[in-house]
Amino acid sequence: RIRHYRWEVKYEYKSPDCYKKLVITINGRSPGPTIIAQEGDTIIVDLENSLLTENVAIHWHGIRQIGTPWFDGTEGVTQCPILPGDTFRYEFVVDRPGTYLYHAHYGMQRESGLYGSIQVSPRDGVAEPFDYDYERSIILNDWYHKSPSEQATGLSSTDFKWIGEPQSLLIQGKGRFNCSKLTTPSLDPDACNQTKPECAPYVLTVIPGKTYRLRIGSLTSLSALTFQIEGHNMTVVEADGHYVEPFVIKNLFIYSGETYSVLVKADQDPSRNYWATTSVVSRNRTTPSGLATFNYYPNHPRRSPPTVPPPGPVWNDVESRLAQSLAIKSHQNYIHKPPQTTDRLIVFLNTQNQVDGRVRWSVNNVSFNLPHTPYLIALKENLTDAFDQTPPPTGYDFVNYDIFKRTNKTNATSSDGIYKLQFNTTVDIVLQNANDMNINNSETHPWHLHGHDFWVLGYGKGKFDIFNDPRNYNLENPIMKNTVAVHPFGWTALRFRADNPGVWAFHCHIEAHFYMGMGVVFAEGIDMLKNLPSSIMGCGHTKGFHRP
Ligand SMILES: O=C1O[C@H]([C@@H](O)CO)C(O)=C1O
Repeated sequence: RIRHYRWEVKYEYKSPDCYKKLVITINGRSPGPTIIAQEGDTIIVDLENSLLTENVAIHWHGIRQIGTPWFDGTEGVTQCPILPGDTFRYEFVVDRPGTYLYHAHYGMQRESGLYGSIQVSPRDGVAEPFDYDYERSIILNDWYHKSPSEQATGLSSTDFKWIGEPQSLLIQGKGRFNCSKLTTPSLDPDACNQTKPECAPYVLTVIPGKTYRLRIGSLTSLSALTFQIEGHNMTVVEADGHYVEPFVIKNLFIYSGETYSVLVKADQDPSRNYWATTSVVSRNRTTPSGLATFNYYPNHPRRSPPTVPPPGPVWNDVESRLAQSLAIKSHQNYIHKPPQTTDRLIVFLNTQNQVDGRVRWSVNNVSFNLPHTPYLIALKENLTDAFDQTPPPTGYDFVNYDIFKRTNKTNATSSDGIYKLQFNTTVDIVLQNANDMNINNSETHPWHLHGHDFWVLGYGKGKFDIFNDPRNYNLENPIMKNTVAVHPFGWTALRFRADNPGVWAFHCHIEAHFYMGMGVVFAEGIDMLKNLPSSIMGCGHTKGFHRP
């Protein structure tokens, strides 16, 4: 079946957290419309860019784009940006059931509110390994009052200006900023208005006794989050489109780019409402928790719960986050066994550095620059001067590098070189975290791979030991995902098959960190691709390739 959408993307004034600012909407909405489809459907999105002065591109997060690598929506990697006034057709197949996302993938534009969810149900007659009565999608997000261009300018200038902590957290596009905290009051009485219905808390209405599947995704710019529903347990059943061996939690840790389905039974005292909250973890909390109402029908949805909202675990409790990561295994009836050996191991040291007087993030001491000619076109058309042909390093100085020491600021370089993977081989990636430029500090980075799912083989603390740690890999029932966290001062090991012809970004999903160079690009099977659509061309070295 074909699901055809027509989307107009434009700026509008909105107040998702009561503070009025420019937000990028799809057909007037942010979050944009939920794409609801069935396994095997073809999605067509005709996108009209009405941003007037800004380019755009949309990435279909978690959709592997098998056979359509040119519609992955990653500006600079798989396509030229869509110019103001232009329309662009994305057309791809959703080949697996599950919970996915879509969002802008151009500069730091995702932060402007251009995002939404994709829900794919199984084929007719195919059951899922759990039961529920109803389902809801919830996207969690953090929210800044400054525009992405203002933030990006601060990040890329020699007079570095960090974006800081977000002003609020949004649950399904709704948050609450305390207007009395505004540092520059406005004459416009509507500039920050907490009585606006637009920023009333999101209400999740449930019928007592029923079970709900919550499809929860995070598209935060920066924050790692915990999500909890006061007095209710949650059972994790799906992660990034893969069924999980169910386990029960009180709070869900979720990193930017991840999706989970949890089951919640409305089995508490039905005479009142409850709080659903989300709070920042992994960075010292200065942002107030995001609040939603878990509303037991027939109580009034605006009736405040009689309790204090639960704050969730303390921000610096790394152990419980690591424990939850380790608890996520493949459902026993849906195990895709990984290859038991690998053809190639690449270790990625994650560091913060200074490059040419700018604060950047680096992978093996190389900070990534996005080129203006998309790699996919450059590789297919052999435009060898479009990017640096030297591949970046596949490891770092394992013997001498101390991951617990502050980064040696100056020893990094920047490059737009890429990793070429031999088609149909098995690739292992170990993400190695380290101390950044601050004393005793290592951040959480959620890494997202385009075009593939990977097996999560293991997590560890400290420095990855190439000889011993692989002996403890989970090769029996690892979960497959497209986004995974590397915890502070730890490592995460992944395995994937390089079996999807195309060019694929692999990057930290923190918007500012990717912008500051925290990413790499893989290319595989380019010679197997037939002609590229000319709609993706027209920029950089591909000027004149575009035939409208
Ligand atoms: O990239 C980052 O920069 C700041 C800080 O390290 C420099 O001020 C921070 O917290 C980041 O995550």
